[in-house]
Amino acid sequence: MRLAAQRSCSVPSTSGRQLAQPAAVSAVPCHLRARPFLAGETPLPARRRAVQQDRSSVQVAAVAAPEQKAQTYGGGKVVKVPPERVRNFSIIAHIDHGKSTLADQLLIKTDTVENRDMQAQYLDGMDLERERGITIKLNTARMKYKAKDGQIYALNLIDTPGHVDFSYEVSRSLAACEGCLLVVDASQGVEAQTLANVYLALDNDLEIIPVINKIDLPGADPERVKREIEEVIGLDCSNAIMASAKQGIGIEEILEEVVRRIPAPADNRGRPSRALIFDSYYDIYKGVIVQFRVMDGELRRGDLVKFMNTGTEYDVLELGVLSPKPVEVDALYAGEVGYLAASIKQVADARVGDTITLKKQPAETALPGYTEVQPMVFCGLFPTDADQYPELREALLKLQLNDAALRFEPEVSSAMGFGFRCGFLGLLHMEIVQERLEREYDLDLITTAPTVVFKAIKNNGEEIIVDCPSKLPEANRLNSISEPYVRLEVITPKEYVGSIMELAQQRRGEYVDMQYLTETRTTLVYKMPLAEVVTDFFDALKSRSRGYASMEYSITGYRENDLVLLNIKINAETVEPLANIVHRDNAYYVGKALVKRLKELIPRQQFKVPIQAAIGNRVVASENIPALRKDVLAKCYGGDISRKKKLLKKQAAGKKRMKSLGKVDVPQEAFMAVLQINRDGGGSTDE
Ligand SMILES: Nc1nc2c(ncn2[C@@H]2O[C@H](COP(=O)(O)OP(=O)(O)OP(=O)(O)O)[C@@H](O)[C@H]2O)c(=O)[nH]1
Repeated sequence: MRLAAQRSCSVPSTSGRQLAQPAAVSAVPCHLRARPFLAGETPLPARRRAVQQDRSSVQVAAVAAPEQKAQTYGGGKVVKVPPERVRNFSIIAHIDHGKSTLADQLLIKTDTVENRDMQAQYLDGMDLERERGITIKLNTARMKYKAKDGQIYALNLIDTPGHVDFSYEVSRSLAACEGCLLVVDASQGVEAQTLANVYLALDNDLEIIPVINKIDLPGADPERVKREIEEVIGLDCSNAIMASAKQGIGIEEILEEVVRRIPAPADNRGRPSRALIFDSYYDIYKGVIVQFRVMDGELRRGDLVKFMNTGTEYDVLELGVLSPKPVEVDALYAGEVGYLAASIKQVADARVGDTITLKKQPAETALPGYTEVQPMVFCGLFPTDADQYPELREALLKLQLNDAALRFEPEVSSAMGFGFRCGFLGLLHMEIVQERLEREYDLDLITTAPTVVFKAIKNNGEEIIVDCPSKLPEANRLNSISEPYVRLEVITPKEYVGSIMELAQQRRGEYVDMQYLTETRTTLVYKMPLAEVVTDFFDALKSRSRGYASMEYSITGYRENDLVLLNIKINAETVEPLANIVHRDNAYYVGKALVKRLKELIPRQQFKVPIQAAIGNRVVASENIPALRKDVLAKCYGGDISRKKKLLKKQAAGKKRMKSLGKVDVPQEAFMAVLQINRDGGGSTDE
């Protein structure tokens, strides 16, 4: 099968293709789930107190440790301090509440980055992060801070992403910290992601310092937001910090509170060395760069280290801290955060969540790693130029090193050629990976429509994981199909409740609960199929609430539903990459909207092209793309009707032959049409 114009594919496609089977995917790991916050609220404040009490004892022990003389590295930028003067913290917030801007201010205030070198969102190193104004990857920075008590402290800041797709990055960075700043926008208040992140912080027993940001905005109401945090989260806000990251207000206060309230790491220097890998990235000169937090003992340059889960051994060639640029050091002690390079070529040798120990004096047990994240949305990625297949494989391998949630398996399609079936956490994650592949690796790709992972039971009882509609067994061999369900929580101003409830019902949502969060805002809880949430639900929610509603979801399990395979035929041939699994009640609407959209997207050909949506052999919707025709009568002067008829008949015969031989170029947008139909109309739409 030939690939047609750039970023498009040709049909007809032939049957009998074999698609590779990606790993089975079930539910999302528990660390990604926001625990229900509507259940009796008292446990939260109670838990906080318990955590704080635990903390005080750790702090006393750490302060009692012997004082060391401060040494400096890297032109005085990196200061070496004893564990009691180390603070590891993170910033958590709902998306856009100002984490990255605040991180910038902390870097400036501590002179970690010179003002002249500063560019907005300094820690968001990727171009993509800056352009989109979002944090995708977690980033770290070690800062030197002279506190009001006259002591010099080493503050390790781990910046985290805010979008729901990237919450696994948040949970990883929190595991490396003792405390966090909870940033809440003074004009918006507590949002869905604020809550989800607070629960992650509580799960990790972190000290939480509330920061009310953006107090400079005319619509800011810090007192209301303080009350909201106290009522909803149960966090004492009497000494919450009032800040404006944009105008640099409250920054020193934040640094002082970090020093005062966040506990120092426990002094485990005497134990056998163990360090937890929380991130890694690939450097073309140095190989895999591993970022870790030393939990016990110490790591030194030149040490022979062992990765406990993979069993591989390496000499540490470079050891350092990110400040935020790499600065080499000779040793890192328990409680410190840093990186190492050891000419690690194998991506698989330095897995996130693995424990590093010393070969000569190994620890007995590995540290508990991270729960493996499970991708929830799958799509096919194919190079437009078949020769780029090996490069695509290489690029995916490298991206996977930085991105624990990315999965891929080879996929072969007769319409699209060789490519990969890839798994993502959500649509934003999918878009980011695709864009990174195209930008950073100069690849030209075709992406097929995203789908969630269904489970099918065959008549003989065999269960099949369906992450691609073409894997669904034929209807007569199929007993049942189940789809993943989520518990969806939406926080919205009261006035949009009606419209959002209507939207949720259109998306097959089942009402669970509604509660007044505050006087003006409401929490709605629904059970909903994941397939309805991951498409464009978020966009629809934003447009219905004028951007004021926020959402958060967690997978609850699988549920059997009356689902059918909706095939799309173009020019009488089934185009497998366009197939969809939909609810039977929606099949007619989805089919109708999809063929209508495809008619707009597929360019006209020399012959008439029928587009049909079908369930099995039953066509549920159809459209025709009219043929481009030459005016064959142009040269036929005079009124001889039989001559005209003859010419038109000849043209029609030619078109017919062309149709049987011809190929239709399907542009890239057509594969994404299924995402757009939900916006435009149909059974599961928000129209
Ligand atoms: N007026 C005002 N705007 C702010 C303040 N802090 C941040 N902003 C703006 O809010 C927007 C979002 O800020 P970011 O720092 O990118 O937010 P974020 O929480 O890091 O976002 P993600 O990384 O995507 O989660 C930007 O346009 C900032 O300029 C503030 O104190 N006052």
